[in-house]
Amino acid sequence: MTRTDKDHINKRTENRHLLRRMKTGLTAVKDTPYKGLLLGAYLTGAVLVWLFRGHLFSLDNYGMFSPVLEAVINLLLPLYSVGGLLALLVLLGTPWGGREAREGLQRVGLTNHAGEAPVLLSKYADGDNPRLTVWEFDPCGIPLKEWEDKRARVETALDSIIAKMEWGEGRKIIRVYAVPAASDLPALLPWKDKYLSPDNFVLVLGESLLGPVTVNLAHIPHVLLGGSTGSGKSVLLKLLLMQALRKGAEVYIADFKGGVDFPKAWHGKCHMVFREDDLLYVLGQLTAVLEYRKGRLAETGCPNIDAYNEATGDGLPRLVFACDEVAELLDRTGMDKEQKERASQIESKLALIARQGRAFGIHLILATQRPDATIIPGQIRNNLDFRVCGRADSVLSQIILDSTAAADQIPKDARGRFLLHDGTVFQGYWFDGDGI
Ligand SMILES: Nc1ncnc2c1ncn2[C@@H]1O[C@H](COP(=O)(O)OP(=O)(O)OP(=O)(O)O)[C@@H](O)[C@H]1O
Repeated sequence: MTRTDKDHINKRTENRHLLRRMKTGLTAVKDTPYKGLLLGAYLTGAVLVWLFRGHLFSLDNYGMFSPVLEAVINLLLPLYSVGGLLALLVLLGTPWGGREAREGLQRVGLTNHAGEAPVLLSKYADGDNPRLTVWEFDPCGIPLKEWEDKRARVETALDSIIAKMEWGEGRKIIRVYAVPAASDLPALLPWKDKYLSPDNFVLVLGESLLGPVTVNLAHIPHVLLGGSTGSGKSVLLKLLLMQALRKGAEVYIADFKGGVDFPKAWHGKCHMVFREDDLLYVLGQLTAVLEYRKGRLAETGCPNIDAYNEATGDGLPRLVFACDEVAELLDRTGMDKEQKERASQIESKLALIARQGRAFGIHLILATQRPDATIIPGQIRNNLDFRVCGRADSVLSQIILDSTAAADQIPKDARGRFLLHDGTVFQGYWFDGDGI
């Protein structure tokens, strides 16, 4: 597309938005007080010209033509005032930085099929979180999914870090919540006990620009954590398990590194599994508990473990099974026949828990750093709905989040920085793993 084409398209779109800007003009003034002054000065000037028109245009000097001239001026001046006022309203409706934002978005390729970039309608500080600036765009037909896919590019165009993007006004506008690029999440957020959520069964992961990031296992029962080595998965896993323990859950940890990742304090409080034979036994027990609970819930007519506990007072605990490298359990490469048989039994038990665990309070938190799509089978992966990915290459990001977003958005040197399946970037709380 040539520059003239683009100019032409931009002009057309600007005209289309003229009316809209006029409508939004007065609301856009809220973030640009200098425009209010401009409006006041214009109106005062127009009134003064009207009042002193006789002196300004020296009508008496034109003899017999004076009445005609006066009639013409009386007609033209109001027209001029109204026209000028309309022009001013249009100007007021163009938020500060609107042109730069649009050109930036065009440069990074966020355009519709006709080559039009979104139009900034207004920009203001968020009422709930003043750190955030809200940019309201007419998306020009570009769906939110495309904004999400091009999030890193939109950030470049707006010179900001985006916290959230959403539809507004019945999908007529897109709101982008962002902070200036210079401000970012802190690199270290030490865990404090006061962050523990009082709600059942809510676990806290860290902080995003929008506030704390949490997962409620009662609603989203299983978690998949991804990230390349050193991204902070183990720290996040321990953070979640520590909270699960404090909330009364029984925790089962498969750790084939001989317990190095989990200090001694954990061994007394969790069921540690160091060998694959033991793992099959433990998973067998968990699936047996699942079947038992299924029967109890059916007998009592309760839809889930919380309702059952409330109705019976039994106080069945939630059970959490965690593994720091799930690929170690499922990768058949180099296995003999017997080992393959064991791996497929492990896989089918994990799949059963993934499919049915939610109602019965049995949860999986599985982590991986292996960028190999075939290792976590679909029937397990598709049921791990809460997906978190740290620093990763595009293949691993695709496996965890179904997009390359983590590779695009998490800096290469970031530790404890994660991206959630819904696009939220957060800094995980730093938890040293000792204080459980
Ligand atoms: N939330 C965090 N905040 C700050 N730094 C962190 C955080 N989490 C981890 N780190 C840093 O990153 C290092 C690696 O963390 P961690 O062992 O959890 O990574 P990993 O992804 O599990 O790596 P591996 O797969 O090799 O075990 C930690 O020693 C710590 O220095």
